[in-house]
Amino acid sequence: MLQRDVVVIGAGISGLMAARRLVEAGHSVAVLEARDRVGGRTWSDTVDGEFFEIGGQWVSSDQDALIALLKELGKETYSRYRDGNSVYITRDGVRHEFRGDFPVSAETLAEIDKLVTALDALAAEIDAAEPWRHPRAAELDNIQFSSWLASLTDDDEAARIVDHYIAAGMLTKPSQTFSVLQAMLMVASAEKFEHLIDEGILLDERVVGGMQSVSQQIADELGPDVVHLSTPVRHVEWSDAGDGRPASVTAHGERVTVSARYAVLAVPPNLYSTIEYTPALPRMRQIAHQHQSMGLVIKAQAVYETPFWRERGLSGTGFASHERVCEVYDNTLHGSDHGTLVGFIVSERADQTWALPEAERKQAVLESFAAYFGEDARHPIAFYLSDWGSEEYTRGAYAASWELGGLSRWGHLQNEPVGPLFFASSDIQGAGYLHVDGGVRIGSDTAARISAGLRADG
Ligand SMILES: Cc1cc2nc3c(=O)[nH]c(=O)nc-3n(C[C@H](O)[C@H](O)[C@H](O)COP(=O)(O)OP(=O)(O)OC[C@H]3O[C@@H](n4cnc5c(N)ncnc54)[C@H](O)[C@@H]3O)c2cc1C
Repeated sequence: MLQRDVVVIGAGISGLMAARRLVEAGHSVAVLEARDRVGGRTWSDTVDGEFFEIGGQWVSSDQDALIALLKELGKETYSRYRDGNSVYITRDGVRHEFRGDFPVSAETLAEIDKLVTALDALAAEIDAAEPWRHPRAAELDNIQFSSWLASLTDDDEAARIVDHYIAAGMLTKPSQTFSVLQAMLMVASAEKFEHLIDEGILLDERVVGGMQSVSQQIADELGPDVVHLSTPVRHVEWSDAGDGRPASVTAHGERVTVSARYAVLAVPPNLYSTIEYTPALPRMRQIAHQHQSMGLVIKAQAVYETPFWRERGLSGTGFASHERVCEVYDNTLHGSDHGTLVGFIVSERADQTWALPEAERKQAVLESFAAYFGEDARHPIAFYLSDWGSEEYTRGAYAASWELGGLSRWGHLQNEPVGPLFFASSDIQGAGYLHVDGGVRIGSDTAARISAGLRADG
C-alpha cells in the first residue's frame, strides 16, 4: 500500500491540476486513473491517418486560468478559420449566407435582444460560485428554461435561437429538463450571454498538439511514480476525527491501494455513485448525487481534401436548430492542407442518430453537412463521430448538470468536503463551468484548500 498526503482519483484536467499544485506545495501525491490514458474528456487520436480532437478542444479568449496554464506549460495555440460568410437555415429550409446578426426579421432580432437582456439581468444577480444564494433560487430552479422563454415571447424563432445556445450549445439537454437558475449559472459562469455565443470569444483558439496534450504534459512532469494509469478506484474508505475534521482515507484502485490524509474525487459528478464508500456518504450526498446527470452530444468531424467552403466565401460556420447537425464550424488542423468540418448533434437527435445502422448514420450526418455547404460535403476522406455515451468513465457529453430543482436544493453541498474527501470537476465549478478552464480553476482551488488543511494539521 502506498502512503501519500493526498490521493487524487481521476486524471482529467481537474485532478491533474490539483496534483500539480499539491506537488509544487511540497506534498506527496498519487493520482489513480481508470483509463489507460490521461486527459479524461480531452482526448486525441489518429483515425484513417487524420488527427482528431474527440473531446474538449477550444480555448475561449476570456478563459484566463486556462490561458495562464498554457503559458506556464509553454504551449502554443492557433486561431480557428473564420473569414467569410456563415450559413443559417430556417425551419422551413431556406438557406441564408450572412455576416453579423442572424438573417431574421427586425422584429425577431428585437425579441432575441429582449430575451438576452432578461437572461443577462438575471445572471447578473448571482455569483456563479453560489447560484443557490439567489433570494428566488428555489422558484427560478423550478421553472423550465423552455417555459420561461415561451412566457417572454410569442416569437418562436427568437425563442429557438436563444434556447439553442444554452440547451444545445452548452448543457446538451432539452430545455424542458433544466431550469432558469441553471441557465443563469451557465451565463454567469462566462459573465454574459454574448460570451457564450460570440464565436470570436468562445471558439477562439486551439492548442497545437491538441487539448489532451495539456494533461499529458502535466502527467509527464508529475512522472509515473505519481500517475497510475489503468487503475479504476472501486472503493474508498474514509474517516473523520469525530467532529467532521478529516482523519484518513484509503482508495482501493484495481492495481494500487493508497492510504492518504486527503482525497480529491476528480471524476464527473454523475460517476460519484459508481464508487463504494465505507462508511456510506452522508444522507443528502447520496440523494443529491442521483440528480446530476450528463447531457448527450455527438461531435461529428469530416475531413476533406481541401477546405472547399472557403473558396466559396464561407467561413465553415453554420446554424440550423432543426437540422440533425445543428451547429457546424471549420475545424481544420493547424498546418494541414486538408479541410475539416466539425458539427454537433444534440440530445434526442443524438439518440436517433446512434439508433441508425452505421453506414446510414454516416450518410445522415453528411447529408446535414451538405445542407450547409453543398454536395462536396458528402465526400470526406475521413470521418469520425465521438461516442462519449459509451465511455464507462464519462457516460455522456459534454458535461453533467443538475436536473430541474436540484441546483437550489443541493448545489450548496457540491463543493463542500466530506471529512477528508474533496470534490473537483469542471461540472461543479462557477467561473469556467463545464469547460476545461473550470477544471483548471477548481483543481488549483482544491489543492489550495487541502494544502492549507495539511499545514494546519502539522
Ligand atoms: C465532445 C466534447 C467537447 C467539448 N468541448 C469543449 C471545448 O471545446 N472547450 C472546453 O473548454 N471544454 C469542452 N468540453 C468540456 C471539457 O472537456 C470538460 O469540461 C473537462 O475536460 C472536464 O475535466 P475534468 O477533469 O473535470 O473531468 P474529466 O475530463 O471527465 O476527468 C475525469 C477523470 O476521472 C477518471 N475516472 C472516472 N471514474 C474513475 C474511477 N472510478 N477511478 C479512477 N478514475 C476515474 C476518468 O477516466 C477521467 O480521466 C468538451 C467535452 C466533450 C465531451
